[in-house]
Amino acid sequence: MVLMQMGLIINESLRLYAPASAITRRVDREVRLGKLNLPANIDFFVPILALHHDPQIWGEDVHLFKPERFSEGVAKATNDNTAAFLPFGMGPRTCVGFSFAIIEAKIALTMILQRYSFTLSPAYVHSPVQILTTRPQYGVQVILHPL
Ligand code: HEM
Repeated sequence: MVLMQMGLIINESLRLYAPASAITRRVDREVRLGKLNLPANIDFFVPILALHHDPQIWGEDVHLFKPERFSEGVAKATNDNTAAFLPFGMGPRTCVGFSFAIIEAKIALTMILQRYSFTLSPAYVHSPVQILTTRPQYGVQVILHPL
């Protein structure tokens, strides 16, 4: 149960602050994609961060941190646009580290929470920046409270 809730929190963090802000695909031959006709030899840009912040997909509360939006799965959270949630990409070239990254995050969080509770330090300044990946410009200072 706790691990499942952790999954919701990790999903919501990856939605708001997707480490990879975009992916590209090379179009080899002319292809129809939904309503679009894509000509050959173009690079197709998939703006992950923009999709993750689109109120038409997520609702008016799109900018709020609400892990519970994932409680009934990605389809429900995205209003049946599952391809709008792409922290690890999609398709044959999806991230090979997907499961590893999620399990590692859950293990690390579990090891911390077994020993400490934590609060955000007043020194923290919220400033996500894009330096190859999305990251906190000034780090994330937390105050640990031993249990
Ligand atoms: C939170 C952590 C991570 C995020 C958000 C992430 C995200 C991504 C994304 C968006 C892609 C592009 C997928 C696509 O083009 O459809 C990708 C590809 C890839 N990732 Fe990750 N990744 C993460 C962790 C990892 C880890 C831990 C590893 C290795 C242990 C890894 C290895 C790879 C590799 C090798 C590819 C290229 C796959 C291919 O082109 O066939 N990633 N990742």
